[in-house]
Amino acid sequence: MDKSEYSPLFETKKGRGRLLYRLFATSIFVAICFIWLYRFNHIITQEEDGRKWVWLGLLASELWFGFYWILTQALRWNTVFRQPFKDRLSQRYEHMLPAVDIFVCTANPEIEPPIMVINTVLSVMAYDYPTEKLSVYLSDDGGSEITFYALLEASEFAKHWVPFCKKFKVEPRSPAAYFNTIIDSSSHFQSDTDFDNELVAIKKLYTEMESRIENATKLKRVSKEVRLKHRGFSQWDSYSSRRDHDTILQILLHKKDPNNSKDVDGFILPTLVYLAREKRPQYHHNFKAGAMNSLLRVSSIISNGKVILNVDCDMYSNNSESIRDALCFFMDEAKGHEIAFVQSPQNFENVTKNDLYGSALLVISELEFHGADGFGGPLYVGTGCFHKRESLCEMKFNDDYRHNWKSEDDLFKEANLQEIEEKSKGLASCSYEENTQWGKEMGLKYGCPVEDVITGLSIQSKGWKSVYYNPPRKAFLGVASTSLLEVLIQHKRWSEGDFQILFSKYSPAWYAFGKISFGLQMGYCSYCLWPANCLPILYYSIFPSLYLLKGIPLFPKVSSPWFIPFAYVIIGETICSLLEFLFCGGTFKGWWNNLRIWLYKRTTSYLYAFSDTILKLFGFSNSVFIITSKVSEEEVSKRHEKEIMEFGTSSPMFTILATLALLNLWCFLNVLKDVILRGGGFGAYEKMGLQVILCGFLVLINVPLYQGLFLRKDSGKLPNSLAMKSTILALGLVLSFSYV
Ligand SMILES: O=c1ccn([C@@H]2O[C@H](COP(=O)(O)OP(=O)(O)O[C@H]3O[C@H](CO)[C@@H](O)[C@H](O)[C@H]3O)[C@@H](O)[C@H]2O)c(=O)[nH]1
Ligand SMILES: [Mn+2]
Repeated sequence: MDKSEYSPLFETKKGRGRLLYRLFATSIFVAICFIWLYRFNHIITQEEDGRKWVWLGLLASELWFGFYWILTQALRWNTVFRQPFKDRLSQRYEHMLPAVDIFVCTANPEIEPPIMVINTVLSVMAYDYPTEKLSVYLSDDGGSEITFYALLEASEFAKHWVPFCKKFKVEPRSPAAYFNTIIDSSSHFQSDTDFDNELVAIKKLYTEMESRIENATKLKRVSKEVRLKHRGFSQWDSYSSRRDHDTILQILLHKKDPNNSKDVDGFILPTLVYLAREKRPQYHHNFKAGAMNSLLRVSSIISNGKVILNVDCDMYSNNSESIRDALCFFMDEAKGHEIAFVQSPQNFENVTKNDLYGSALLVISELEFHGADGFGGPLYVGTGCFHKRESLCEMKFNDDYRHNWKSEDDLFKEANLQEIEEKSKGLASCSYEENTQWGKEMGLKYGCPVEDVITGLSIQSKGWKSVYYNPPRKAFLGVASTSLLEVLIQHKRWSEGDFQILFSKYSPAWYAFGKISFGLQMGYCSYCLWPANCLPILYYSIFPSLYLLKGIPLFPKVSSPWFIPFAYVIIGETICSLLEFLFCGGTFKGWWNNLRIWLYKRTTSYLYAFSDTILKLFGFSNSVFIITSKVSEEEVSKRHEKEIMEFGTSSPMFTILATLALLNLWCFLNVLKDVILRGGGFGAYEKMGLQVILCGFLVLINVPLYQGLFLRKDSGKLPNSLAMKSTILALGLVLSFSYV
């Protein structure tokens, strides 16, 4: 090809409004410097008044806020947006597209229902991609017969579903999600009778399958007749428990299997494999990272796809062209060779309009990751991510190396399917990894609750780049938690994992220095330092309000020139965060909800993550992976749809939230009492304007919590005992403070 004619497979555009943003950010920075100056300058006078300690605390908090704010700027400074050209890919490479292996992970049939898991599997089997080049692997850490049974059913249903999707180009290709869209839109009554007939038929097949699977799930066992139908079930004969069993591996569909490889139209189906790796009590299984590494090895002898897509079991494919999108990046002649992975955002199906729990991670997905991309690439977030097998299996980046997409050796020259199955089982055994580099230098990293982030970072530190692709039609849709506690626990795991990375061998603060760009280092640090925010935020939610009660000002009074930088930062950042949120597609109320969750995470999840990490550093604690539930009771779902906050149980996390909320309520009511009784308006508080505003803000944002404590009657409210406990704690704090 002539160089001048070269048309790339993707292009990268700079985000709009960058200059304006940079100017604004610079002005905020200047104001922050003035705030620091104010605190430094006034230490002496405070010493005289005996307020030195609280003042130093504020100084430390503000130094931290300023520093942390600087880190977060890296994710806003240099945003980029990607555009792949799939038509060019087809023109040039349609006949030499690489094999793609898709890994789906599941771990617990109770909180990850098998019917949901197979919907994800079916959605990825139906990608718009040559089926003989597609292999789908389901890793089941639950080792569940029911999940296996569901996959077996799916392998039959796929024979109808895959051709149906391709024939009518339906979207999305998760049957459950697709049938839902059909109910939602009236447009399905087309004159196209062919389509209507097939739709009715396939829907019937699906509903029947669904009820069989749900029955088995309810009964927690598979019937004898079903067990006899497939030899795969015999592998459960030696099964003793989820933590103690042999490797169970079954190739359910394969092009080399003459009896079972084609769909109803006679076309080859994607390869489909079930894997429950061996588990033994004496071996640590390393959670999802362990599952992924077993899949990497097993798939290497079954299909050995050069590109790997990994999705969580609740993340169905919502866009049948995603593989082609990703390949545009990998196969681009000029830049493709340096790209190790293509990450899609985590989007969710069940987020309500005003996103009560901030689960949509809107600003992270729509803004911050684009910022990371501008500095060398986004983080790997464990799902919706395409990898080159070679970079995942620890190959160092080499600028001269070009991937040969063409070579495709037949893995099955000699062996037959059963031999391959037997051989693969060995690769998924517990002892296989002993004295190897797996989990260290090979595959996903072990020992961190966010195996994904640390793995992505180590890949980037080897010189690889990554790409963030956020298509208009979302690539994947998952299930977000529908209760506050679940959200807080999930964030505890994430923030704890990220915090551990900071102290790990791969610390973005020092190890990555000189290996990835400085901007990306800052970006990683801003995530890794999430937990450290707990201390200054707690400080800010307690002391200014308590001092308000005592009538002692901690901020400049409204008429002082020092008030200006405080006001500028507060107003500027509030408006900026609101605009950001709206531009990312959120609503005003969503922004307010997001702010509440922002606060709650800082005072609970991050506090727990912070203390657990410190304990772990001294060897006192071990981190676990608490799997997020993907199901909720009907009542809970109903409240979620109405955007009513779900508490429902007692938890120390809730006690902290309630105590803080009540403490602030008490302080604020005192201000009101003064204002009303003394009748002087807020005049007396002129010198404490900011403290009143801060306290008032904390009361206002906690309204749903007060309702949960005292006003609600449904089962999602906070338990009375908790209300008692936190009231006593809050009053205790206030009283003991008043008398010292
Ligand atoms: O021992 C385990 C534990 C979990 N999983 C699977 O890992 C996935 C993620 O677990 P989930 O409980 O849904 O965690 P989330 O917080 O929703 O997951 C986010 O955070 C994780 C890291 O904490 C990443 O691994 C995920 O990809 C990312 O979506 C699920 O498919 C699980 O089935 C396993 O396969 N084995
Ligand atoms: Mn999940």
